[in-house]
Amino acid sequence: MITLSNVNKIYETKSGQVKAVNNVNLEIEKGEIFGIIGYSGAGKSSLIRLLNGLEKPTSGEVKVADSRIDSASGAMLRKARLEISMIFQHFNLLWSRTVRENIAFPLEIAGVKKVERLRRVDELIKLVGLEGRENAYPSQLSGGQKQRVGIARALANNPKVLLCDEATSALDPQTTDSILELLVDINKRLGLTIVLITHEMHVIRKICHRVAVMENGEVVEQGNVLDVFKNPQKPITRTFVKQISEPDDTKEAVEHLLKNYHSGKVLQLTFVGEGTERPLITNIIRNFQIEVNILQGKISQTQNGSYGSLFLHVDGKQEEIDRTVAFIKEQQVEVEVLVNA
Ligand SMILES: Nc1ncnc2c1ncn2[C@@H]1O[C@H](COP(=O)(O)OP(=O)(O)OP(=O)(O)O)[C@@H](O)[C@H]1O
Repeated sequence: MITLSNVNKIYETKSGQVKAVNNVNLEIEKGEIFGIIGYSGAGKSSLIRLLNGLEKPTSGEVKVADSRIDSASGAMLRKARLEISMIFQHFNLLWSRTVRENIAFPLEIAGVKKVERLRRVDELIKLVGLEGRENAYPSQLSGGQKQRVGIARALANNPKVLLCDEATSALDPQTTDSILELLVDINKRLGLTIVLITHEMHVIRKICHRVAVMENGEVVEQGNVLDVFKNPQKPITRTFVKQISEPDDTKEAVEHLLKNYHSGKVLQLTFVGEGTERPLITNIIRNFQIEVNILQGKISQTQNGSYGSLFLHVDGKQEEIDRTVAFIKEQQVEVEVLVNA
């Protein structure tokens, strides 16, 4: 659905050239939810502007839904852009129009007749769960409801691709989750291809099938979300993965343990996919002569399966601990000996 080949974007500024996008190659499949994660300044917004034709690449090819966005202009570009819609961090609604009128706006521009417009708006209001709020103005809506209007408006003309620019960054965690669930629902129901940019790994974890990690304009790593979580290659990716795999207080808990336990080892177990469902701890306690303390644990769901980590303190004879570690590895669970207590 989307192909970027050797894409570069260089901005000429007073203080010299800024290479915002550096030789990016991406292939995004139809019906996929694809996440692009990076810190501020990594080049995500520049990349998304190349996808909807708001910017032209300095070099390289950008193809979306069979149209060459990089070389199209005028009527060709306008036609190509009908297939691409976008939602924004700050919603970009028309404040003097009601919910219904905001959603109808792109249909008016596309010249859709009034009867058809009304029918389509009703359908979209149901799709995004805004029944009862049709006549409210944006200022009367919560952040989540505003984003639902943004989503309905973006879907009005049946695009093939939805671009999400930090679409949940202005929302609280609970509202974020409800909007992310709506995006998954829409992706499944309509087979819509979704590309989202974010700096939050939680967003990637919750809804994306694949992810690309951007740093200094480059895609430094990309792959299936679960594979990237399981085996992050680059330091920046490991930092992002830690955002969701390690609870904030893990470091303190490990330090506390070190102070209080004078023998044994601290193990970090990483479960991916099926491993999360097996009764591993029960088997360890039954089969080995060691003491086990569960220190911290967190299991999260991704679109490709579950992912989680568990911190254990184990104590007993060295030989028995070694056998336990070997047993854990045999169960396809990754184990790292963090600290020799
Ligand atoms: N129109 C522009 N003119 C000059 N430099 C720009 C322009 N837009 C972006 N840049 C520069 O390009 C680099 C990448 O910026 P970009 O906004 O794409 O990153 P980002 O990952 O989206 O970060 P943020 O989330 O802060 O927007 C930065 O160094 C930025 O200063």
